[in-house]
Amino acid sequence: MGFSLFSSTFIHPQLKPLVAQMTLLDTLLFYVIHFVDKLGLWHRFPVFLGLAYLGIRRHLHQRYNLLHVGGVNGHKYDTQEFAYRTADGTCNHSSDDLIGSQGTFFGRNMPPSTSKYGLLDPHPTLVASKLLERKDFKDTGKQFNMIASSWIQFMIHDWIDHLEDTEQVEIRAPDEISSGCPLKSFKFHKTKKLSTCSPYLKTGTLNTRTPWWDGSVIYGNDKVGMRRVRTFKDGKLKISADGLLEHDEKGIPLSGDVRNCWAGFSLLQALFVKEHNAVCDMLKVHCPNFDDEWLYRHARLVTSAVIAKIHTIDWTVELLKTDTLLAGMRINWYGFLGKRFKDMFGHICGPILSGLVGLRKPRDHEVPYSLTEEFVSVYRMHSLLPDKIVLRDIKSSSSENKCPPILEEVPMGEFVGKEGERKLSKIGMEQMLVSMGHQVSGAVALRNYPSWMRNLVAHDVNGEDRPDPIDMAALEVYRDRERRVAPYNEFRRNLLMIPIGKWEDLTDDEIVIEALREVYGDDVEKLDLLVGLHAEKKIKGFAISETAFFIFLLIASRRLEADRFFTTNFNSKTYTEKGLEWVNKTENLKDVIDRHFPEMTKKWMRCSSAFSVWDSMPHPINYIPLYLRPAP
Ligand code: HEM
Repeated sequence: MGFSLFSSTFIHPQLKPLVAQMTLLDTLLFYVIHFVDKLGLWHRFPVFLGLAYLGIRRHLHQRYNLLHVGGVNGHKYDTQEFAYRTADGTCNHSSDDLIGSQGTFFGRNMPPSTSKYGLLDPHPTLVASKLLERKDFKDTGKQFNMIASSWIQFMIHDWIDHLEDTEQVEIRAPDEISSGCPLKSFKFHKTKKLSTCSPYLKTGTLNTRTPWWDGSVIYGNDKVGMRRVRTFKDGKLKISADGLLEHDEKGIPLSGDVRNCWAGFSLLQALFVKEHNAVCDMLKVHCPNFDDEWLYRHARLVTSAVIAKIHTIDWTVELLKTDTLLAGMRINWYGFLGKRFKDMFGHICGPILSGLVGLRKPRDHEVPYSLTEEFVSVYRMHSLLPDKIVLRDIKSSSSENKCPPILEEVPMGEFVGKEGERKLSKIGMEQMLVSMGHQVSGAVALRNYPSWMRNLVAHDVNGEDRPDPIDMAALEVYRDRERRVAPYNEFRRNLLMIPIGKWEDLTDDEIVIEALREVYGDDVEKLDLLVGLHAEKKIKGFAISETAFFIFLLIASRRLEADRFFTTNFNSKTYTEKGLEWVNKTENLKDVIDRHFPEMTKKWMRCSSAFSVWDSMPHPINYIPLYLRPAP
């Protein structure tokens, strides 16, 4: 329904067409957030008001930023019979067995780009060389460590990957910059495009991973992958005697997802295989009569929920380190009334008071669940990766601030793929985990994209090295354009954000502004999304841009609320009482590390979260109740 009464000069002119589509109530709600946006205020609000702003924003995004791509099959099935996570993600949505399964279309948060510029305008290698490539390493202070950056790759490999075409493309760097490019040209596979039944999009792209938060990164994305990793004894997954992943005869790890792996990522896979196996042991003690299949299914449910919980109330809280987001993320899991209330009374109120987890019915806002093309783009965060890994001596007895002395620095490239796996098995799980805990990650900022990734041997789906190295920085720019993801300003408009009018609205950094002008002239509409997200002035405490965050605000909730196993079936009948208790008692990654390495964090970790740099100070005690905390 259109409502034009409010289309006054108050609204940014470029947002008027979007607002004209809204209902009266939503128009009023839009007015509220737009007013706050004009003053740049929401993140300076006291917690309570900040939460109200985010609540309104999320509501509007749920109404106007979820677009389904592809058909619906409408094939019903018996949800009681499938009270477990299937190998390929089928049978989760209660009235359509295929929704959210492997090989379904990526959805959209906005219509595909209407940009008039070509795929090579400006040239992706020019963008990579002038704006992305690392000049000096910028880090996140003590906020985010290498476990945190590996964690997000661990999650990406649980959720998303694009099906590629067999057809290849070659990109050649323009002569004027080719001498400074590690690769003068590189070849890669196009993204596969298939026709859809969607009115606004003729072709779409397929997700080769299961988009549900189902731990497919360790369990696999289909039956073949699932069989590869299982022992078929007591529900357990394969793991080596040294606690790391097992490998096949070629040296490729045996895990749910092995593409573009590196040691930090495979270490987290191994940690959660250990977690899965520990859940199997626990379940077997309490339910000795059940078989391998029963134990596997229940341990998978529990371990996937532990992963989702850690991401929600530990990792994200460290990424967006403000009181408002701490409150918001806890509300998503436990609800406004908090953990103690939910432990005592269960999920008896609605999503706000009792949280998304445990809702009686999944909520998909009438758009079938998928992850989206835009979600992939905002997670392009390879600049989190450093140039080298700093190995620590955990045998040392000297440990100032629980920080072991440095042993050696190893180029990051040596930790990738099979070579990385060999190195990791020599180093061992404990030394690698402590070293990564003490090393800060790179910052998501311009001119901080790892140079070694501009000449990268990427992997096939099966973990084999590809013959042609790629320039990842340039490729990422190309990918967004190829997939018709809106450029930065169009993206912001579609998210009801105020677009930039000049480079100075984006950043205060004069060197960056000069480089932006060199690449894009004065045309802010041309600015690539990836560049804009990396250039944007950050909210204090946020390690990512506000623009990327608004996509997370929508999708982070959706991953929980649309999933039957976090809503209808998040109960003791499906998880078992002991299984649910396991999830409930695990609050963060430190709890998991402590379970498997009881002495490690006591000896080597000073801070509160395993995702911040381990020698940093713990969170200070704050006596003001969270919701009543004042503006930062
Ligand atoms: C050593 C570590 C890593 C390596 C070697 C690596 C390598 C790659 C490669 C080769 C691709 C496919 C490029 C293409 O053909 O389009 C890719 C995609 C991607 N990577 Fe990474 N990556 C690493 C870590 C990370 C991290 C830390 C993140 C953080 C969020 C990340 C996020 C993504 C995303 C979002 C995609 C796009 C997936 C898609 O197109 O569906 N990666 N990565």
